[in-house]
Amino acid sequence: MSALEVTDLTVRFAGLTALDAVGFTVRPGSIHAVIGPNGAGKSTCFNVLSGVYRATSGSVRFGGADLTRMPPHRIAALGVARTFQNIALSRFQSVEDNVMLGRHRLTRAGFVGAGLRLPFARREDTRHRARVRDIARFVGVSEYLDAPVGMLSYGVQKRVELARALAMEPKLLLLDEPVAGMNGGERRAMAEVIVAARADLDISILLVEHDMGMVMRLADEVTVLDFGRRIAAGTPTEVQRDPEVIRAYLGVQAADAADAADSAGAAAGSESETA
Ligand SMILES: Nc1ncnc2c1ncn2[C@@H]1O[C@H](COP(=O)(O)OP(=O)(O)OP(=O)(O)O)[C@@H](O)[C@H]1O
Repeated sequence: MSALEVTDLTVRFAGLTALDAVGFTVRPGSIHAVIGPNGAGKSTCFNVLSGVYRATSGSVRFGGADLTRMPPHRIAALGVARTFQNIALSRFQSVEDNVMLGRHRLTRAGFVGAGLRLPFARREDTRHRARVRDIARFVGVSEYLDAPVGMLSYGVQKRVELARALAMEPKLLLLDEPVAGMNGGERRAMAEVIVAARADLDISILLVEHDMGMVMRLADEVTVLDFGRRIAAGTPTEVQRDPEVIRAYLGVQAADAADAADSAGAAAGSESETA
């Protein structure tokens, strides 16, 4: 199994430094979380790792390969799969067909062979569909295989997206806010699948997540970003206690809480005035 090594990664957008010499290592078989307040640079980091954005400087290495300037399809071919913050599935296609799209890089028959339904292509299709059913069972969406994705609840769609990424048989899985917008039950179900994927499928996972409880429960190691800089790194317990993290991360929540308290106070005040 390979480590993902991010070294001195810098990304600038017209005068704004979104990532400033950020470094971290995702150890083989581990779950590594990247956290930080809004605008910290988490999505930018993710987009560089999956080839969507170009790094201004620094490097990203996975095993022996230098991913820094590779296009997304070549990064995927090295066994790096990703999910998106907003669901990126084909709403009118069935769950099975959506998950099959993840098998694309493993398919050898090609368009022509598959289109002509040559015996080799048929056998390959049967083999891939059997694997898709296994993966659907693994993430708990078997019962929806024939349903169009658009008909399903948000939580199930997020699991289908994970199934599609797993269908690529990745070595490294990049999860962009996997539980965003989910209710408590959906969050727990997703957390169980993520833990099982790491344990049963021998993959490393890098996750960007806002839900601190989820990060604390799932991650082996955490990298904390703020204004594009790495301000802390360590185990969840270590970063939770780090004064810089408390200031940067919880400071935001404290400010939010203060704002909320102010507006609640103002609302109560205006009510009492009218009463
Ligand atoms: N394509 C872009 N062009 C210009 N600026 C960008 C671009 N993408 C991100 N940025 C800027 O880079 C900074 C980091 O943004 P990024 O989306 O990576 O943060 P984030 O930590 O993912 O935030 P959030 O938690 O809100 O998703 C922000 O100031 C953002 O406005």
